Amino acid sequence: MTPAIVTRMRERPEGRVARITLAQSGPLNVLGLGLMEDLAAALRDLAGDEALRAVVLAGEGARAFIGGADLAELAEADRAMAQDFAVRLQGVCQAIRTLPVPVIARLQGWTIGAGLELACACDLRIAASGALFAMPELRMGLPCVTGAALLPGLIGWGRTRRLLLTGEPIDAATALAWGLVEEVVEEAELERALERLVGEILAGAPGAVRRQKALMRQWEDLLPAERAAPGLAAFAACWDGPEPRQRLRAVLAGAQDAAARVRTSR
Ligand SMILES: C/C=C/C(=O)SCCNC(=O)CCNC(=O)[C@H](O)C(C)(C)COP(=O)(O)OP(=O)(O)OC[C@H]1O[C@@H](n2cnc3c(N)ncnc32)[C@H](O)[C@@H]1OP(=O)(O)O
Repeated sequence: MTPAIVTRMRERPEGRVARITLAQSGPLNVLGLGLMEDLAAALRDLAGDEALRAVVLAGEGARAFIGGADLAELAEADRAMAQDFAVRLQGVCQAIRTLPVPVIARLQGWTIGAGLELACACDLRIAASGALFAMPELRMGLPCVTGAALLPGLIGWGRTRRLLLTGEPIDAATALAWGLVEEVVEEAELERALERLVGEILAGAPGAVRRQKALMRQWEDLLPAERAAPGLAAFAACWDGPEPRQRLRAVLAGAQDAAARVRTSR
């Protein structure tokens, strides 16, 4: 039987990239308690890896990133088990958000319900042109209560209400236009586009990228008026290490291979 979670490490010249593939039994990678426990453990293992630069979160196969919560499991749940489900889902969303390095969701086929909540917790979302998205929880008698709270920050309150209240699926082009995903490419181009995106992240100075991710999470969690203080502190703290001076001097020296140059790997 395929293990539920496979983590593969790849060493690129600029640093280490992990890829977590979710593979619940069945073609749609549905999210049950066991898969969430395994995902939480995989994220915990990665959190302490100082050499890690980025993580890709993917679903096994082309039919789905995640086809939502495991409905067979939830149909038999009592109050305590349902609460456990919601707490674990919130836990993995937070583990993705608090992982020190950027996490990119690779979206192909269906991304539904709890799967879309996980995708919202990622830093970036890249989708194949045939991808489809839906939040049909209300049709199952369930409100969306965890990662869905991140939706208004991505797509605004009106579109969040539309997704949640209607349960109607949207296609990849609509998801891109709404800001639910940041990039859509043809299916055959997905791996190449993902590589390019990872490459652009790896061009950033490692310490600064980690600092930026943490800061953006704080910004999301704070009220607008509270956002300035941690930004000012993070900017000052950068100067405790060598990154800004090294990179700035390289740019000023006109070094052709300086990673800090504004350039594109396309
Ligand atoms: C708190 C969070 C809550 C939520 O996440 S609520 C949302 C839960 N998810 C859903 O409501 C999606 C339900 N699934 C579907 O609507 C359809 O599937 C799809 C549109 C995603 C895909 O349709 P198609 O390509 O025709 O596949 P297929 O034949 O329906 O499914 C293949 C096998 O997968 C099982 N399955 C599908 N989704 C789930 C699920 N979410 N939980 C458990 N099993 C699921 C099916 O029953 C079937 O199984 P078999 O091959 O044995 O007939």
